[in-house]
Amino acid sequence: MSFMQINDLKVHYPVRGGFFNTVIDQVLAVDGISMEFERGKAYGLVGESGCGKSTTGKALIGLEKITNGSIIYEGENVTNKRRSRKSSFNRDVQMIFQDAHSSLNPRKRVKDIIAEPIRNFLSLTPKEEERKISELLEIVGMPEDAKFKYPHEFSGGQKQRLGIARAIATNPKLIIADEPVSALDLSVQAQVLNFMKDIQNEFGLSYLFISHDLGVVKHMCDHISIMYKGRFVETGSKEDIYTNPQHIYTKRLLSAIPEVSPVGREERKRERIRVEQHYQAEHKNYFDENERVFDLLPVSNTHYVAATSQVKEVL
Ligand SMILES: Nc1ncnc2c1ncn2[C@@H]1O[C@H](COP(=O)(O)OP(=O)(O)OP(=O)(O)O)[C@@H](O)[C@H]1O
Repeated sequence: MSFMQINDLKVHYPVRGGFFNTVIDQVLAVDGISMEFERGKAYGLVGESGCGKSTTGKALIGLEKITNGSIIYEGENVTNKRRSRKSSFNRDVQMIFQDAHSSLNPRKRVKDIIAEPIRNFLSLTPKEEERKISELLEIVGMPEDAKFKYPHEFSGGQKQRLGIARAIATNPKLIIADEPVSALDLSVQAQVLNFMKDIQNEFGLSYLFISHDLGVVKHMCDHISIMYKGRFVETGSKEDIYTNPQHIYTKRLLSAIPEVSPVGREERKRERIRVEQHYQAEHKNYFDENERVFDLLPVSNTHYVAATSQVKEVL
């Protein structure tokens, strides 16, 4: 049973120009996506740079204006309430940003950074607040004295842990994690990802994991949506996407995942060339004249794939 639904979400940015600086065009950053979130599940949003992933995340928490569509949270339409401090949605949906450094206020001590959502959403006495901050630091594996330090005194991985401590301070139901590890070293990436998995299990958290890295998403997510130019190309369970991809764009993305092992390297290269040739040959059947994909059609209860031009004509 889902606790949150996004219906036909659109975020369009006006492009201004000409002598009178009028609107001459629009960037269809997010162009009609729908998703549902269940408790304790991790959802992946994958696609190449500029496809609309971050805009989706920011629109959900109210940092971008929604052009069209709705967000239903626990049965209530919260599309226009996302900035209200009183809304439980704001307490229950938190975000972790890619750049941990710039998402932490450099002039504030860690205790004040973590206390921010606590003061906004929980009514705690100063003593309770102090205890809560110590608890959160312990959960993210940081020493007690970290609370008196400033963000610049920590490494990238530690800063990301502080960002996570702030995000989980209000006991949220959903955390939107926008490329949370892409700025970190590979070894620290694994540490932070494993830690995020641990707290997911412990607190029954749901994640919307935004990434261009299909390897990371495979490790973290139960359900994956592949995005291209603001629309979903394919959406389904991890198994659907990785073992039975249907859209030529998904197949192309999967064939491009780098593999370290030298075993089967030549075979993988031949497969990549084959997928690319198929992609080029079939392109016009899968994308319209503006490079947009057609509407999603169900393949099964959980697996949806953008139609081809032929199927669209039949419909
Ligand atoms: N404020 C804005 N005004 C106009 N266009 C914007 C604005 N913000 C984003 N865009 C455009 O919207 C599209 C989607 O951007 P978005 O940042 O969501 O992509 P992304 O998939 O997150 O990319 P990346 O992986 O590089 O972060 C891009 O074409 C981008 O240029």
